[in-house]
Amino acid sequence: MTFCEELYAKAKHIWIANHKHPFVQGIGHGTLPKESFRHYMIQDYLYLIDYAKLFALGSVKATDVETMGKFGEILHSTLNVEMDLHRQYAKKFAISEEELENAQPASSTIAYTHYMLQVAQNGTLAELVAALLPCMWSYNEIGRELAKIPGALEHEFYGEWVEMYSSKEFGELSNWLKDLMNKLAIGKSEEERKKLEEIFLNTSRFEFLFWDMAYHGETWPEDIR
Ligand SMILES: Cc1ncc(CO)c(N)n1
Repeated sequence: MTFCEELYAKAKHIWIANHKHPFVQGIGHGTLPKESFRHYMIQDYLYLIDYAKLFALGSVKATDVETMGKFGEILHSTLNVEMDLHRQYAKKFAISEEELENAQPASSTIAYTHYMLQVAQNGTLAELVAALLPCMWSYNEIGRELAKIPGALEHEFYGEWVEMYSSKEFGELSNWLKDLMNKLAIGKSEEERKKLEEIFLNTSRFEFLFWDMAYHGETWPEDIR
């Protein structure tokens, strides 16, 4: 069993819950209320700004030029391809640049991004990759699952989202990260592997909280905003 297969087996119950989440199912079946998606887009844009920094930190922590370059490539595509999807959606959902810039991250957005940044800044490269992996891998898996639903790829609002995350390019980046995780786990002690597993489980859980935050339109309570 590869290390990624071990991680997957440990996190399976969380990943199943993520797939079944009404937000995810709502994207695939085109039934998600637009208001929830609008909220998600704003929060995800804020999320991606911090998330992209993990790739920059990956370049810093890499020990060979090839890995440095690949992290640089993913940093570029996150900022210029993935976030372009969000900027396009912002136009479609009448989210102004001003609204995007002034948006406050919800508590679960902060908890998620700051957890990842903490691991990335203070941990090893393997720990950084363990934190990132559920994001890329689970989005690709969700994208590919949803793409099988008739009409999902053609949906007037959610089709482009499904297309992005089920794309060959996104799948290749996710596979590269899985291979890197497998390589980095070789020769690690039992204790270190346990730590990687804990990080992987935590960011898998944060994925769930993020779907939930988006679905319920969670923000800070009004009187303490
Ligand atoms: C919350 C979240 N996780 C993962 C991805 C994939 O990049 C994303 N855009 N947002």
